Amino acid sequence: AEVPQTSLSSISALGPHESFGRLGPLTDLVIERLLVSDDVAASKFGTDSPIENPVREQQVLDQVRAQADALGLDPDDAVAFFRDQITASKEVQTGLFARWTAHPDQAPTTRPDLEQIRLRLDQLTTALLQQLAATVDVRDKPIACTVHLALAVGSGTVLEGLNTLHRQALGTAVRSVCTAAAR
Ligand SMILES: C=C(O[C@@H]1C=C(C(=O)O)C=C[C@H]1O)C(=O)O
Repeated sequence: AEVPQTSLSSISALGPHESFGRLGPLTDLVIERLLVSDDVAASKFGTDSPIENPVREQQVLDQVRAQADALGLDPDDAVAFFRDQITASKEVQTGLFARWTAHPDQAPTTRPDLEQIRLRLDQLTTALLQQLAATVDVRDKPIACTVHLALAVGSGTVLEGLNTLHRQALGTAVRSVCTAAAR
């Protein structure tokens, strides 16, 4: 799977995990974005920065809309997919804030720089859009898509060792993968 060097291997010392099937590369990027959300949460926890930042969300969605067209994607479908990515990121952040508040010993001891993290998220935006474009044919076929998505999510969950919080967020993040192309 052609997962950009900057995404998977930079966040995880284990490197790319390569979820199975035609939707494996897309799913790897979705998982990568969820794992970056841990860094986002660590950058905000104990500061005045709220989990939800509507101005930044609009910037992300504007970028998506601008790039989607050039890739031949329906901009509304691409935006819908990224709304799910943002919702999933906030689910992860909310879950981690709750855990760290209840168990301060588990809270991060260093605070990564949010601006740096957002640059990485911007790279993931481009990579995710490229994978959406590369998978239109399979995402257009509901049964094949459902099978490939289950395979990719199942293998990705195991390979990345996702916990309950991240598994639930992954469910949110992929909920429109098989419908976004079918219009
Ligand atoms: C990731 C962040 O947290 C939230 C989630 C966002 C996202 O998933 O892109 C954008 C803005 C915030 O509502 C952030 O603040 O950058």
